[in-house]
Amino acid sequence: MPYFPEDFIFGVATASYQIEGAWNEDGKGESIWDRFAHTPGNIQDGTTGDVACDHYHRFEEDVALLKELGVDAYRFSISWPRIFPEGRGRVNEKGLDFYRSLTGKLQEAGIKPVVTLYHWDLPQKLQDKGGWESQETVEAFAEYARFLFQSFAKEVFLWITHNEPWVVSFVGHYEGRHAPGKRDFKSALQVSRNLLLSHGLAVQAFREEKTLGSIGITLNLTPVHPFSDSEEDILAAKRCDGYFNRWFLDPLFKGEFPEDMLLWYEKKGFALPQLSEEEKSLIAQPIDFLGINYYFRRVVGKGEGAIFEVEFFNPPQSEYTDMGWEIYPEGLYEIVKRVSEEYQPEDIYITENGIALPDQPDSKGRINDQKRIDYLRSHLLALHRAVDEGCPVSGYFVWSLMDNFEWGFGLSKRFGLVYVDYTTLQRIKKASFYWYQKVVKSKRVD
Ligand SMILES: CO[C@H](O)c1c[n+]2c([nH]1)[C@H](O)[C@@H](O)[C@H](O)[C@H]2CO
Repeated sequence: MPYFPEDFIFGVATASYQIEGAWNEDGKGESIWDRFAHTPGNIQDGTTGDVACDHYHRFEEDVALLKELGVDAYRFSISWPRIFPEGRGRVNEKGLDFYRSLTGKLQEAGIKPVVTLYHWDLPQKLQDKGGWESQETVEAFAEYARFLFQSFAKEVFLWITHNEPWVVSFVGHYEGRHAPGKRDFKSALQVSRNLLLSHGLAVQAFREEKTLGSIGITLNLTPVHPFSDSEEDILAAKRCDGYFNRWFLDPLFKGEFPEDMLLWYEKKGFALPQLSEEEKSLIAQPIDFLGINYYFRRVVGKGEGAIFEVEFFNPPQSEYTDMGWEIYPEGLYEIVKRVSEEYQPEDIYITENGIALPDQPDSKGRINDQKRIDYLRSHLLALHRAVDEGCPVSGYFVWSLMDNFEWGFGLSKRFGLVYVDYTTLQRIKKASFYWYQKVVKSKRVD
């Protein structure tokens, strides 16, 4: 029976725009996700995060759920425009008070706060001046980070500068499915560079402020497998690995963008200006941990057209989630092993892993999400194998504590251990809540 180390951290994760609601209350400024979700056609089910789980007003009830779940830590993000409504300058004290109350309740419950500084809800005022394409946003982020390090100097266990810079760069600025909804590959490359620079400035500020806790960044990483062993499919998989994984791993741990990708982009007409030596060392300065969000792998082959000339495959023998993602627990073992060996991070936390299912209460109001229990069990067993083989993994966070606003899919995708009835905002603990409660308590997966 696999036991995790006694000091292994089990937690759950959420994000501000996805759970808080109160989108324009108590002085909060507009975010790019408020604007994006309010723009007709952007959200599949036509919903918004205006109310979401109404966590802003119900956080005490939610902390009680966390306490009942028994987690060691709780990962949440701070809404930048709730602190700085214009992005920088004037502080919104009521916004700061909310997070002070939340961290205070967590500490009373004996739960370690894990804070994501940026989980996609950029102040709209900064977007109006170029957003992440602009140096001003890089500087504003450093100020925002430093202010939070000063305001929460002792309370936070882990600080995560950015959640998934790949998604911010390429889904938000190339695919256009996320805010701000741009479809411009050159912009996406510029954004990825600025996100890394802003990460470096925030780490620098963290060290200068001598803030307690640890600091890192969270990347979404996916093993990429060639559809066949043909040379062109293997090359396609290498290109995808560069696009999805090495584009951020290399600068953060090796101080350089991957050469093969720079050449490929240049060949396609997207030359990225070289990083200066100073920028390289700023981006690659040591961090205390790497956060990994893992959900699925990708299977690719040579394709026509588009920038990457790849085609994605869905292996017919696999099972898939409500998001259409392949269930592939082995991929968590693979990515942890690969990152540990190739990039040697100080420490690793799995900052997200979870599954969307079409959960609905039965006639007795219960939700038997056995498929989620099976998913979490299989991924924890895969993770345990990597830990057993010496990979430096110190914690695991389920996405998510509760059902919430799933970006372009709105409220239609449910990832929670807790069901949310969006008409009454009632929380209903699913079967997986009780299963995970046992895992957290025993540190054992059975
Ligand atoms: C492609 O999967 C990504 O790694 C990923 C999946 N997820 C994420 N990133 C985000 O960090 C969360 O805000 C999402 O709610 C969550 C579920 O979709």
